[in-house]
Amino acid sequence: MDEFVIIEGTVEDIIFSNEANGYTVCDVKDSKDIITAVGFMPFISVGESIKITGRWVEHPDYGEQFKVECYEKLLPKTSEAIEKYLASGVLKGIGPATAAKIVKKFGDDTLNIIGFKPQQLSLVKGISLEKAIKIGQAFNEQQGLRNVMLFFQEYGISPVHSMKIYKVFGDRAIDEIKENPYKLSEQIFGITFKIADKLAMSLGIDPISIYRVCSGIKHVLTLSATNGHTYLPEEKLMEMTSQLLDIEIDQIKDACIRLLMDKAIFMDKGPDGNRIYLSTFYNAEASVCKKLIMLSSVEFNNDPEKLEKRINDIQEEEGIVFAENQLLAVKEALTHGVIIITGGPGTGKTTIIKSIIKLMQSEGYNVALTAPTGRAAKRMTETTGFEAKTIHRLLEIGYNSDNDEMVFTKSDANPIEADAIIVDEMSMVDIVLMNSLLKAVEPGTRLILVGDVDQLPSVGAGCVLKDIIASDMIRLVRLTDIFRQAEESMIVVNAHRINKGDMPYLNVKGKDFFFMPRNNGDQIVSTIAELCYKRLPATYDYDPMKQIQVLTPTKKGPTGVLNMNKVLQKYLNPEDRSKREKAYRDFVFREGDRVMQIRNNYSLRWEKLGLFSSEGQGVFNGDTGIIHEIDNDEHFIKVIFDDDKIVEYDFSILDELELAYTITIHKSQGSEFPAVIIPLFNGPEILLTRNLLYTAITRAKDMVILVGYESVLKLMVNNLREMQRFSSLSEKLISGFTGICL
Ligand SMILES: Nc1ncnc2c1ncn2[C@@H]1O[C@H](COP(=O)(O)OP(=O)(O)OP(=O)(O)O)[C@@H](O)[C@H]1O
Repeated sequence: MDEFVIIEGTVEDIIFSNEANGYTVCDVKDSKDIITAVGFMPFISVGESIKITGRWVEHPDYGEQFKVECYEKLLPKTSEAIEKYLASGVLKGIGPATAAKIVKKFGDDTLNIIGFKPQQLSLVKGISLEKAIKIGQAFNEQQGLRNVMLFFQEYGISPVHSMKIYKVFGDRAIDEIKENPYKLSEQIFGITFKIADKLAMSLGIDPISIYRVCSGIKHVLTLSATNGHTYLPEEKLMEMTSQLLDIEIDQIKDACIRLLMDKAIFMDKGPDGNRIYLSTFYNAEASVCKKLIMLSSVEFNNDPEKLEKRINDIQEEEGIVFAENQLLAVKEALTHGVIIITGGPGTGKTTIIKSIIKLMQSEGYNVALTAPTGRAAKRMTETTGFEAKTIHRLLEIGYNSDNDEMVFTKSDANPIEADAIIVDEMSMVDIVLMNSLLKAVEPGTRLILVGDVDQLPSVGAGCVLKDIIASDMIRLVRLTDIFRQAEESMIVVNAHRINKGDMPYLNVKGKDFFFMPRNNGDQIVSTIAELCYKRLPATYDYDPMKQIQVLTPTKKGPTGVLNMNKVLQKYLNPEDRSKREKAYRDFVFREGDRVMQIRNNYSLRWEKLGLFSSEGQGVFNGDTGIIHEIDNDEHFIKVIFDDDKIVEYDFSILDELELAYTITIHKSQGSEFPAVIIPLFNGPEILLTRNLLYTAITRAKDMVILVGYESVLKLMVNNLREMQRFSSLSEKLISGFTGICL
């Protein structure tokens, strides 16, 4: 049963197909029998003719099967096969009825006509000339895609990625990639440098080729940026690149010079020696620094008596008396061009924001409120009672399809029209976003930056808030008095304790902060599952789909995102005949699942229905929603996001979606949830840090439940280890940087 056999036949039925990796189970009819073929056969359709090479195997449940080692698509030859092929919907615009009419007219010559003389299709009743040309284009694109897939399949590139490659490079894909395979990792989301490098090596690219070394350097810098660095010390960069490419440091220098000349990277000198930046980050730091200096040099005069009176009015309206620093924050916000207000939970940041808005509005000022993520903006709107937009929306984001990049309508040439801009959750703003924002702020507009500097730094590069504070060059007010008291919330008390390095108070009767000790991973997982699907909904009436969020430090391990999501999906949205599914990688998307977008996609279209229907582009990293519909015929998943945006995901971009019953603490920044559950399990010490725990706990509005090892809780409280970020904004501000921007 183990010799190789070649079979030619027609695909009769597709029993299973995983679009992500091309694994397919189908029935194939050869000259005599119908056989079941199993293996890597991406994008085959019913009616297609295929040539498969493989061997017969015996499956314990399904009996004899043909295990495909390699496959080739053949175009169908006979009229009958062609009609079946076209009727399967393989070409957009042709269904069974049109397929029958076309084949009736052109017979065995049909595919020739579609490929080379598509205009003749308009001779068939119901097909206009325009439609005929479109059918021809679709057919030829498919041929191109097929070639690309066959070529890349040999190098282990998945069909989904081949489709993306074809979308970006079109028919030139194979030639361009043969010349410079590193374009793959630089231009295709999901293809890593390692994959591109492996392909390059198989294609015989020289290990010290300029393409390879340049791409290696950029890859090291890009990877460092995802760890928060805006630059790397030259020596470190050389070392890391040499290790990555397995070549000598001397062999890297030429490529470095080439990149400097091309302005892809930039070098400057710091106290730690030469520093190398990707140009984007150098420019961003340089411009942010210059603009902050410019904006903060503006001072505003206020009538002190009038101001005092208005502040008193506001205190009366709110029924509070401002603490000394709160008062200072309100006054300074009116007088300085730029001010930072920082403080932990319950210190009155929101109260101050509200007061500043009222004060400004009473002066007839126009105030814009903004925050870095959709969820943070939504929360700002809810807590202040005034509309807040995401920074992206405030800057009027658009999309440039030519280079697949976002563009902001608001910039230096078209600044934001506001007397004051208040930015909340500043700790989440990275250097690139800060630069985009500042470009659109003109001198004369007050900039009020509010945040908790002890939260995790931004996901993107830089530590903007910390750096600005460290520079001591911008007016800063620290709110230190805690107003939400212990009787009210143990969450706030414990957050401040943890921030100081003290163990939190656990299980105080009648309070909102609980610890459930568990002794192994399985117990932790099953306790959390039970809390989510049974105990919390039954006792506190929480909706597990919306009000309970599990936050974990890790991706892997029993309490990591991947495993927790699989387990929680089983409990919260189990298999059900009425719910359609889509298998993807090693899990399943199911109608009703809670999901999250995991990268910024500026081109993805959305619509909102209802009285104020609208539409637009852009879905962002961290946006969460529910799968409303899965259509396995039309190949899409429809998600309704928490802000009511409806988005259709083609199966080719499913790598942008993840289940979100559990999310990492990093992804939770800026969000708030009624109940937060945090597993405490062993993991890399670099992740089990104090500010990660602090960030997770401060995400909870009403309840925190820690489940697991007390030893891990102790470790986190005491682990002050924060990854050092290489960023030079603070130094630039101190030195009053006036250098060039590229
Ligand atoms: N000066 C004050 N006197 C009395 N109560 C105050 C004062 N300042 C704030 N509060 C109250 O303290 C509570 C916490 O304030 P607020 O929500 O503004 O803090 P916050 O820093 O935004 O907190 P968080 O970051 O947790 O949202 C609120 O109930 C608020 O009304």
